[in-house]
Amino acid sequence: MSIELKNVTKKIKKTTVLKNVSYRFEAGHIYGLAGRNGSGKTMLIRAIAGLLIPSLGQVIIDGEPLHEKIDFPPSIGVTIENTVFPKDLTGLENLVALSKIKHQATLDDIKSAFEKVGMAEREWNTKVAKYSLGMRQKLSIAQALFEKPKLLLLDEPTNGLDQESTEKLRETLRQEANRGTTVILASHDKDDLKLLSQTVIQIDGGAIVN
Ligand SMILES: Nc1ncnc2c1ncn2[C@@H]1O[C@H](COP(=O)(O)OP(=O)(O)OP(=O)(O)O)[C@@H](O)[C@H]1O
Repeated sequence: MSIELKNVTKKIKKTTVLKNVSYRFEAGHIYGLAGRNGSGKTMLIRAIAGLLIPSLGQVIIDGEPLHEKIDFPPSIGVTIENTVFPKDLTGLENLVALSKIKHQATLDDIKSAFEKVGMAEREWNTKVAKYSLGMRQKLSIAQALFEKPKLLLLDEPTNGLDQESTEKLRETLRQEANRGTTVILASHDKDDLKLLSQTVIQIDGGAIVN
């Protein structure tokens, strides 16, 4: 999926959180968004996800302008901030419930997503109430992956993951990109940017500065 931002500006009250951002993201490529706290990485992800309407400019997904022809990218997996999962359900039950909304994913797709993030069967069969930070993070990424999206937007994906899980996730994201998915991740982790991202986009003050 290709994404083009044309002069995207977003003002919230008096703050300009995105400042004249123009960029073209190509299919099958991994992009890392870097920048200090509050620089605008999450806002950029939200704009691409269709969750934020620009004050000026356009986000164009495979040639279709967001908020004009389409409201959201048609095939998207996203993790933003703390996704809330009902705690009395297991990880598996949560994704099964979500899969009933679009009817696109099978039980095998869901299990495969858990495997891709390194979650064991006994973990996906545990209630979310008992999840550690890392397990919640893996569930959130499995949720982004299970419908095999053509666009993956991930905010701090390796946050809270141990070294082995981090490496497993990076390998998964490389494979997703190899099958044509556009991967855009915001990260403070040097290795996410250096080892995983094929292009690093530096954000400062709501603008792309490289
Ligand atoms: N609801 C809001 N109303 C007004 N300004 C906001 C709102 N949410 C965030 N901001 C501001 O938008 C700017 C960009 O925030 P954003 O969350 O995109 O930063 P970030 O680069 O993702 O930071 P971090 O590395 O801490 O996650 C910040 O100045 C922040 O204070």
